[in-house]
Amino acid sequence: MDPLPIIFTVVLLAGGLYWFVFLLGSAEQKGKHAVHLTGGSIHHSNVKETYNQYWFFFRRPKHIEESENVPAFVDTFYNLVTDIYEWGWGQSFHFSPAIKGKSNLESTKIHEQMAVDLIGVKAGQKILDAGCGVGGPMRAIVSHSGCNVTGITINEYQVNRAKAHNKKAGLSHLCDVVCGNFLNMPFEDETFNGAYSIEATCHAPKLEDVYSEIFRVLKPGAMYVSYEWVTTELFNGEDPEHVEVIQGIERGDALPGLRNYSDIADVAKKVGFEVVKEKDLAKPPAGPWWSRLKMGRIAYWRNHVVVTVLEAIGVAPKGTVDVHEMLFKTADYLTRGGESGIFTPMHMILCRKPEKVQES
Ligand SMILES: C=C(CC[C@@H](C)[C@H]1CC[C@H]2C3=CC[C@H]4[C@H](C)[C@@H](O)CC[C@]4(C)[C@H]3CC[C@]12C)C(C)C
Ligand SMILES: C[S@@+](CC[C@H](N)C(=O)[O-])C[C@H]1O[C@@H](n2cnc3c(N)ncnc32)[C@H](O)[C@@H]1O
Repeated sequence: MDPLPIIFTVVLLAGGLYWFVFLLGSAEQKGKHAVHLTGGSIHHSNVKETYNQYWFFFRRPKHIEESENVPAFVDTFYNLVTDIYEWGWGQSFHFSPAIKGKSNLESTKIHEQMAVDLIGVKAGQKILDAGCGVGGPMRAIVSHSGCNVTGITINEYQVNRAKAHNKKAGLSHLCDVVCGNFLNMPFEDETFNGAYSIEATCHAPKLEDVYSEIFRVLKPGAMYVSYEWVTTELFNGEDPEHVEVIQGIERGDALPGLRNYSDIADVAKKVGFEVVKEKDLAKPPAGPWWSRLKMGRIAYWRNHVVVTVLEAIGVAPKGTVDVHEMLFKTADYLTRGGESGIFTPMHMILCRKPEKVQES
């Protein structure tokens, strides 16, 4: 028998498998390849067990709302998902309105640049990114504005990833990344000329706690903008389908409980901010933020095959398939939340810390 066709077929199959498993991925701005999926700071052998512990939190929902354990629980979540996010989404861990004629990467950048434009800071000034992830927004913002950004995240693995990306992008001189809790930040009062948070403060058990910390570290007159995850005016707590969707979003995104849009400005005022503007950036004419999740259905299935193969051969830790499955379901809840209009991840609030009142 002629061995040539067999060798040819084997080489073709191996090449195809290599391309499918190691090279393919849906993120436009890659931080990761599938072969490098880890459980963040969690040891390879503990990922599955940690994933099970993550779910244990939700068996005691009241405990989560009141608990001081929330930051640790959020930290665990980001150990589990950070690599999958980077691999399948990119370096910016948030949504943005779809813009006709623009790629996901371009729409993401526009949404990030809008944040720094809104707080009106000048080049060279110091701004805070509260809940910075692996720093996708930070890099877009320093490149756009020339500001110095200090990011804070509860997750040490993300700090290392963000620093590595900053170095690679040649932006380390403008970007600083600190591991810490935004409910109790390691910064002096009145340090920053501005602050922003993008889809991060939803992890705070009490919004008041994070807003008051941000208020404390801002200079008088400085502005703060936040893109909040909230339920909208269309949400009906008596409708079992609405409740199912919102609970699905909370469980798949480590949220201690979604707030309603109408609560946000009250909290901002309570801690001392003046509210300058409030707007749901998802409302028309904005294109649907969830379309990127929907368009990725084939990619999800391909990713599922990839993680299953990698976990089976021991390259990805045991538990990776479970985490991926959880995110797959979460994507569906998020899409349902977006399509029904009961949820938005981009309720924008722009605030100012008042100038100091002159004592007479
Ligand atoms: C702000 C937060 C995170 C928002 C989004 C960045 C992420 C929410 C859901 C995530 C994903 C869902 C499906 C995944 C898919 C199954 C996988 O194959 C590739 C990655 C996903 C697309 C992943 C990417 C990030 C999200 C869109 C929260 C946590 C407050
Ligand atoms: C969905 S990610 C968004 C990251 C980033 N803003 C972006 O858009 O790419 C939420 C971020 O908030 C951070 N975070 C959540 N709770 C925190 C806390 N208590 N202290 C500091 N960071 C926190 C997470 O670690 C994560 O980096």
